[in-house]
Amino acid sequence: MGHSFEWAKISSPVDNVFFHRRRCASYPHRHPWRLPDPPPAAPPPAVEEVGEEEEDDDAPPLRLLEPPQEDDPFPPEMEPADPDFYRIGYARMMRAYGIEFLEGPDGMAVYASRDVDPLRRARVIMEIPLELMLTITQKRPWMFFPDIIPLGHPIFDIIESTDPETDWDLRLACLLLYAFDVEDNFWQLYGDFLPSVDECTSLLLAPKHKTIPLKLKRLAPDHERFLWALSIVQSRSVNLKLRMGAFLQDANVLVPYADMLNHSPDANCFLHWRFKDRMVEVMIKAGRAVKKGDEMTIDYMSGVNSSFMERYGFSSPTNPWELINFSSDAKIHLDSFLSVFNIAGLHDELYHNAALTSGENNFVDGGVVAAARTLPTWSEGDVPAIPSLERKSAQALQEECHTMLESFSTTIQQDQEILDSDGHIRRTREIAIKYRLHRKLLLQKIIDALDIYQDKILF
Ligand SMILES: C[S@@+](CC[C@H](N)C(=O)[O-])C[C@H]1O[C@@H](n2cnc3c(N)ncnc32)[C@H](O)[C@@H]1O
Repeated sequence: MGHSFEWAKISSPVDNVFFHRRRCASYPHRHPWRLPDPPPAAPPPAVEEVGEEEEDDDAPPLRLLEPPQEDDPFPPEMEPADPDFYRIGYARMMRAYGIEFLEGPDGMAVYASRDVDPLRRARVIMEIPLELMLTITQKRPWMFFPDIIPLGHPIFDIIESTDPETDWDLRLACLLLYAFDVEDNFWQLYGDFLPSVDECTSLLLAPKHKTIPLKLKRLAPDHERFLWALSIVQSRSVNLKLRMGAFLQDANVLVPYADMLNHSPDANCFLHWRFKDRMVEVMIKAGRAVKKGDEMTIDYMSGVNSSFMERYGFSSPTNPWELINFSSDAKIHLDSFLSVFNIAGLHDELYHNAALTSGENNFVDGGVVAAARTLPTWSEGDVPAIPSLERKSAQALQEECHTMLESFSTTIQQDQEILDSDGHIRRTREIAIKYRLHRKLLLQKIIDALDIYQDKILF
């Protein structure tokens, strides 16, 4: 765990409630140890429905858990993780059952604090009410939950001036920075669970020249603070579908506590929107046994490609979708490229056909298969490739790869040296550097594969 943190049990002057917090050295918050007062009565949320179709398949009937009752605060078979921990003075609390939040090898993570027998139906381990989240819709009309920004605030101009297609994160980052600025906002308290600047894996991958919008200067006085907010959003937000009246809206959401769940391809949990009382619930999958000390995980990747991995800042050997997004119009002939490297299969299931390889061929490996998947290609029936045109396209794609390689702040060799150096390297930093290195190695592999392709197609 990073040196800048320590766990502390602190007495709240408000109602003598105890809670654990992590002191964050980089951004001490202004509300030292005071708990926020309850917010004024919240306007009725306009959300009607949220949910990812995929999760809904898995989802239990909505009646699985009734809203909290005064005399029956927890489902009978579960024990609260640490109920006082969540008494933050808001009208509704976050509640958790049978879990604890601890720093693990991949940063903050959620662990089971007791055994759970497999059940026929999914079971709730966390409930987070809408009013504790930060939410912004991805398209107009912009909607925020909770609606903390006063009408006419300059942040609206920033949000208005962003591109709805590409700046989703910037808008949520504005909201996060604003929440830190509002006196006694819940996020100031929760800020202690967020990685600090020197722990942010995706900060290492942040674009070099992303500038702070002028109107944000007060909320993010320095560039580092601005990039920190962006990278928190990148690595911790989720996309949910909201139905507002008749409109179905995609929204970016920061869900406190659930955002500490790490990824696993074999996740034991999933997120589910409980429509009737506007709670995000984290559930253990039906039929899954959990042992005390097991890590609780969700699958970040189901149905998505590498951009997902890009935003979360780590690479996974089980990710079959490592992709590079090319912007040029150049394309190479799919069949010719595949045949040069003895790659077979349908586009989504490409594999290297080692049986066809004659002689020594150490070059072809998973990286070349990934290159075949990610390169823009064309194929028109039996129309063959024209070598001179193919060569031109291959060169254009190589140039784009070179540009992408140059945009990193370090070289492949430098990353390798950081990883090989004897000095102590923080685990989260190591993950981010490995990810950055893997991206560069893939780009280099594509450049080299295109060299070989040009050689072979010409003769
Ligand atoms: C939603 S957050 C989870 C909480 C995170 N551990 C933290 O401390 O902020 C996602 C981030 O956790 C880390 N992470 C999650 N799953 C991981 C995994 N399977 N391997 C490595 N890092 C992981 C990555 O840094 C990622 O950007």
